[in-house]
Amino acid sequence: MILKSLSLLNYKNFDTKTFNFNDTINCIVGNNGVGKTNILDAIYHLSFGKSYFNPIASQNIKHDEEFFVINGDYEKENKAEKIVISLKKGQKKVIKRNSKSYEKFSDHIGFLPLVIISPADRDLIIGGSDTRRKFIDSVISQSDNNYLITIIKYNKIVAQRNSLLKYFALNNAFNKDTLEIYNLQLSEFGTVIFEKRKAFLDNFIPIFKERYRAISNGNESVDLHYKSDLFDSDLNSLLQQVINKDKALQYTSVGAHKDDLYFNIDGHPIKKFGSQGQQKSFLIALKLAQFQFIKKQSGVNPILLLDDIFDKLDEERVSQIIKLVNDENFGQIFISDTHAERTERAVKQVHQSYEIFNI
Ligand SMILES: Nc1ncnc2c1ncn2[C@@H]1O[C@H](COP(=O)(O)OP(=O)(O)OP(=O)(O)O)[C@@H](O)[C@H]1O
Repeated sequence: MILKSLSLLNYKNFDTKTFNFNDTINCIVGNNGVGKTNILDAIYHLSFGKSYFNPIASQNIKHDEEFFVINGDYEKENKAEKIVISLKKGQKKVIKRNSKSYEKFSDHIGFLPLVIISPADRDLIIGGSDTRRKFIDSVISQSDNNYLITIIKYNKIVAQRNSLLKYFALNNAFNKDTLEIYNLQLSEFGTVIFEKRKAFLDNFIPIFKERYRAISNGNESVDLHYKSDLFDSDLNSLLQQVINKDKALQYTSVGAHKDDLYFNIDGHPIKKFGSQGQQKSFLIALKLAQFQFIKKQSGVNPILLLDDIFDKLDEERVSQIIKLVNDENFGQIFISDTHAERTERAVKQVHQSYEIFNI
């Protein structure tokens, strides 16, 4: 799958801009703040229908303008595919594939597989557990649309159950039967989510560890553990056990929405004991494993966006990453960097065709 060209209209700092891309490696270089990341974000937008960096859709419209349009012309399985995303202030975002609007955005997810590696990924290490759940969910959803639907349903029921618990507290009331209906639904969807996350991680963790070993040249070992209440017991029993606690807290204290991932380096939490370069290597290994997983599931080479990845890494690690990317037969790659020479030196190692875009 190749993104042949990208046109932006009023997207972030761009008024009108068109890029014709190389099928293999595209390097977007320029000074701080010129819009390199914004170009990668527009490509991300075409795959996921939203920005990776700014979740408030209207803030992606160029200041003082009324709308934005992102147009991507792709080639997928020898067919031309045109994806257009537009947003007008005060209206709903529209995603069109070959001039036809999607009714549900979720139908588009997975059509254009993509993996982004960016400094913002650091949230995966330092942020709350929701960031890590979103990471697992986004990887699984790219190849399993039913999973995404199950997550949406599950989260809706958690919100409804929480509202009910608040209502009980406010009105000094309690209705066991209504609560049990929610418990049963949560249990049904929560178990599906748990089983799918577990199966996914069983496959994912060995790939991740292998990627880290390659990047660090075996200098340190990392680990990733899945933590879930559902390892202890089935969700319905757990919900019944915590009913008094949930009534007091006024929210649902057990379930798949509490799952987390533990990240360790040489047996200690990487958040506290990993250097900046080790943390960055960890995140890149996670994302390269994600790439491999999506590629295997979808049968398509995802687009790879590498935003500012060279910073904080020594030359040896940069060279290992570039080697990994080349050995894996990655598809189309977009790299953003402030140092044109550094980027060119790195991409020259792989002896593939590349194009430099000076912004
Ligand atoms: N809605 C918007 N309208 C206009 N400009 C915007 C909007 N959103 C972001 N920008 C501008 O985009 C620029 C940042 O772009 P971006 O993050 O792509 O830079 P970059 O080239 O990747 O920089 P760096 O090298 O520092 O990472 C900033 O100048 C910011 O003000």
